[in-house]
Amino acid sequence: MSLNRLILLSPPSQPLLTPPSLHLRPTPKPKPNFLHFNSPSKLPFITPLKSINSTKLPLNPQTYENPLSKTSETLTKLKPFLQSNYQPILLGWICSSISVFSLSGIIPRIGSFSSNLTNNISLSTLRDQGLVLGVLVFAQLVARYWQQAFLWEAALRTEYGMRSFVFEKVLERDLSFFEGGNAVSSGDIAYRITAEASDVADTVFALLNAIVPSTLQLFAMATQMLVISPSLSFISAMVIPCMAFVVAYLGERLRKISKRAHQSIATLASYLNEVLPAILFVKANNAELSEHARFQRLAYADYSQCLEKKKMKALIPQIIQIIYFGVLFILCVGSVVVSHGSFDGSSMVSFVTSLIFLVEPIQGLGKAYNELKQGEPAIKRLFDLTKLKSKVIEIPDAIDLAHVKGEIKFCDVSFKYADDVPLVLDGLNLHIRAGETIALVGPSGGGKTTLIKLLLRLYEPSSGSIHVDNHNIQRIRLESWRRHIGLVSQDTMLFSGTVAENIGYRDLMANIDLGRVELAARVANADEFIRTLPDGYKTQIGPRGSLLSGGQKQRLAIARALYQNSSILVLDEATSALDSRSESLVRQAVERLMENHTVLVIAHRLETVLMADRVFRLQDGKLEELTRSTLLAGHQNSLSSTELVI
Ligand SMILES: Nc1ncnc2c1ncn2[C@@H]1O[C@H](COP(=O)(O)OP(=O)(O)OP(=O)(O)O)[C@@H](O)[C@H]1O
Repeated sequence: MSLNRLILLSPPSQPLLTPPSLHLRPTPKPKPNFLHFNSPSKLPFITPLKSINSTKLPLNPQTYENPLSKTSETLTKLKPFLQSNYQPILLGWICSSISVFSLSGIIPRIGSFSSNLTNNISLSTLRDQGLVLGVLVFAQLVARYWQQAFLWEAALRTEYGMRSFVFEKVLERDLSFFEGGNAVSSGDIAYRITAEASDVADTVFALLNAIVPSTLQLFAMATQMLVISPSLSFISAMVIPCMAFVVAYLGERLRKISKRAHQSIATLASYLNEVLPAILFVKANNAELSEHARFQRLAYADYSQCLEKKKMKALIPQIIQIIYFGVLFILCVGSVVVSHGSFDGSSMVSFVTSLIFLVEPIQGLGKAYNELKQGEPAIKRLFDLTKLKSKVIEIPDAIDLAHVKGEIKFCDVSFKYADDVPLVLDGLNLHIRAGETIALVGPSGGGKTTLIKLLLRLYEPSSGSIHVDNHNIQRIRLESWRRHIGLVSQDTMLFSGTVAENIGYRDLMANIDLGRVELAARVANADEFIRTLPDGYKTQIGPRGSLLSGGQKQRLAIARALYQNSSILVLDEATSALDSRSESLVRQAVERLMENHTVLVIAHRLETVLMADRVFRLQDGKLEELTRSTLLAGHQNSLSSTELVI
């Protein structure tokens, strides 16, 4: 495995195996039109959704999930984020109180105003009453607007806070979280932090809007109704438990459907995240058709889940409406019977208006419950990313190393990736003197990259220890230790941004020293080509440095390592061949990089190996030092024929 996988690529959360029919296809067949299908059966590679599970995090559908405990778990997770946004929440609730207060003033006035219109009341009185009513309506509208604006602010700030918190935790996670059989794919993580976090904002808004505004309005309207007619109010109240029961039942079903919908869209996102960066390979292998089929399979699964979810979301309000209008009808009939003409037209207008405004908060509460149920899986999946303790931990009294000379000792280091797999490194001992260059060679899968991962403390040894300048690296603060190591990985990791930003990557948060950037680029033989770019050091190099050639990328990566000025350098030599001019430019750059540094190079070329002071073969978890005569036996230009590397 090359070092680039440490940083960017992680295996998909589920192997996106090509359906058997694709493997078996011997020759290209006429392209079927996948776009036109009427039913799932017409789609070629539809698998039941059960088989699609985007996450490897523990998700056991068989386990009984208590809806109430789920809800309280969700609320507990939200609590700190809501607490930190108490200001807009309070302001929103104050505005909602003003809105409800205005509404309570409007309702009796509507009743009396409407009856006054029919009675012979003087115009000036009518005008005064109309004016007061108008002011109250205006106040209610303005307060309502600010209520929504403040509560949305709180909801979106919560979403922002959660995203930022979750991403921080994701960055802190062990490397094992991103690679290996149980890894969570980068697409899945991206989906959770983007789309699912947005769902959380909707949930939070619905909750905040329900807790105070809807409850206040409900009580205010109920009080109005009680004052006008207790008996009619009693009949109206019977609708509430009925609705609550239905909403609770349907809400729970919605939560389950939402959970599956989130998983299916996350799988789709993972797939796209994996296949699009490999578009060159897809095209070179004429795999557009098979990739399209894979996409369709996943997209169809997502379509089915989303449709189910949307149908459920559409159904819930309709059922509430049916119940509500059914009860309203009973109420109207009942009012005729119960009132016996005991209240006048104006009271009737006020009562019905109160009733209409009572529906809104009831629906709001129902909606909030549904949003909560729908948001629960999103919140859970988001927080799942923050769970589990890191295995690479910093001890409380870890030290900061201002400088290191670069003497490294591996003492009896053994390592395996999991309990049930064989050792990758087996009691390995290696002493690298400060300023020395060590080349590591050996067969693919021999453990070279693993050794580097241990040196960077991306994993902890299963046994044994690693020392730098006689300090056990486990006693050094992680940030401090990694600052002293420069890494040039096999597939150079470049990011969207300018050339200068990529070279000065370590200072992105501070000020990038342009003088040092140019110096590093000159030493790395990169200055010449950078100056030919449209904007020189300010040229945007595109996603993953797609603007640059392979050799240019390598020199940029070397310049970055030089800029970092670390005492220890780790160089995973690129296996891809460059043309002879690029090759010699890169080689010169590597040679300069090796000066005055302790260097550990995973070498794939004989010339690089010959630059090293000592050479070790890593095979079957053991290290063996190679003499020059072994290396030069046969005078091959490449190490592959000496079986030192593959
Ligand atoms: N994250 C991981 N989880 C489980 N096993 C892993 C993981 N990474 C590597 N391995 C296994 O560990 C062994 C050593 O892998 P490593 O990447 O260190 O080899 P390497 O010598 O660097 O190979 P190459 O020269 O091909 O890059 C291999 O058998 C590999 O399958």
